[in-house]
Amino acid sequence: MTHMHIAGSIHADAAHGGPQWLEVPRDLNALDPKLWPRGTVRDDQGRIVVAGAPLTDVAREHGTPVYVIDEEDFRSRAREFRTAFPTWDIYYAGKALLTRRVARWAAEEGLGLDVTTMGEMRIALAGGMPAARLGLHGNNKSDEEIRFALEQGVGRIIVDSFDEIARLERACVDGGHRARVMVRVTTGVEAHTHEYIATAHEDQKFGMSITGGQALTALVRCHSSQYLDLAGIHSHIGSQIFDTHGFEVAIRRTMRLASQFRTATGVELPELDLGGGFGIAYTSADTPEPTGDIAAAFEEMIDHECRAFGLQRPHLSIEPGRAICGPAGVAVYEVGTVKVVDLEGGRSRVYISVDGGMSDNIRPALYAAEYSAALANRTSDAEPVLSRVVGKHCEGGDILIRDVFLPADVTIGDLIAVPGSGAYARSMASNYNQIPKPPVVSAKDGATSVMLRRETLDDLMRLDVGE
Ligand SMILES: Cc1ncc(COP(=O)(O)O)c(C=O)c1O
Ligand SMILES: N[C@@H](CCCC[NH3+])C(=O)O
Repeated sequence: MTHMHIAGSIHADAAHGGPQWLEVPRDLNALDPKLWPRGTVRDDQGRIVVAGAPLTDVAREHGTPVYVIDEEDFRSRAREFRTAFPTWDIYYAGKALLTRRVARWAAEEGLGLDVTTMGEMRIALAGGMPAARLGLHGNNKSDEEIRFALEQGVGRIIVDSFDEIARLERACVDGGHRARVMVRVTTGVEAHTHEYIATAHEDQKFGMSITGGQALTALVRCHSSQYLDLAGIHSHIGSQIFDTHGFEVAIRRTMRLASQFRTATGVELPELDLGGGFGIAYTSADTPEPTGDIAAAFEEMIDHECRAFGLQRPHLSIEPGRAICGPAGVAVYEVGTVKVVDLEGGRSRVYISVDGGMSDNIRPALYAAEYSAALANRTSDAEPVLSRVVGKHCEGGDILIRDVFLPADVTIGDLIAVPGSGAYARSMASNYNQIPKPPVVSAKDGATSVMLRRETLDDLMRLDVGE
């Protein structure tokens, strides 16, 4: 979408995502290709069509709100990682979006899966992902989760604390298992992203500190254990990152740690995992780097640090989640009410209430995450007006899109489509205000198929077992 900067552009509230100029799009009917699943178009009736499926038909068949995942888009992004990082292992981060079908797609595209809980392990395995291609994360894995992972033969367990190392060893003794482990470290990198999704600085719950020495101690501890096979170091610096500089620092610090480990033990670590975090475009202002460029930069950094520390190149892996499923997903809502609120200076804002909200996408409320939106059931030549897309929850902060220009004639019954909704929306959904969670359907060649059905009020009523 091309933008022009016009007088009267709204200066978004600095408290919500930092100062920025919101630009009025020249053409509200145009679909910026970097935001939508590949091949998304408007048909001759003006309807948005994802993977050959008009969103009006999706809404009619499955109701709203609904999450639509373009299967081929997901697969193509998975393949892109495979191609860009041919010698690396790619673990799709299931926390972003996981269903059995999604696990199958990942498996078929040659990916592994990063899982964090019993639930994620069970879904991944049920979807056909081989246990050997699972990596189990978590800063507080339960004994049950550890035991299950060992029994299933999960490929690697990423240990996050000394308590967990001891607990894992006990589980190995009890069950007669060995475990392949990586040590999750904090590199002290200040990743340029929202503080809640940055995970490499020292003062937070994940990992063991390189600076504080715990990371090296944990590596040596795992290396000397008779029950654990130490694969290497794991670093995840955060999520929705555009700038590779943070990764560069993380690579340098993890390689230095690997060299310290060699000095301490005489052994080189065979593997290094750099986690996920690759950012996607949520609005036209976002500019993610092509996967191939990221891969080239990573390769160069790894080569450089291997030379600097005289280390052999380790076997490498990454864990992209959002970058694979995020752009493949579109959320579709129906408009229920439209309200105009007068602002200072003679301006006004249109509040468009849709039939979902913070229960199906908490990201705007949690991280001040920004999204874009388009009218999905028709085109419009009405003038662009500053709009706020809000949900139906009993909460003033139930805002899906804080500032977006939409046509002035948006009205009850229209469909609003929100691109970039494949990751961390449905997977972080809640039942706030007793709202059943929306379904997730996959779309391919014009056909849609439910992979996660809509929750019903009966589902919620059945949970309530008291008087
Ligand atoms: C350990 C780990 N790996 C991978 C990911 C996936 O991150 P993203 O979806 O940003 O690629 C996460 C989430 O941030 C994570 O915690
Ligand atoms: N859930 C976050 C990303 C971090 C989760 C993974 N550790 C988001 O929506 O952006």
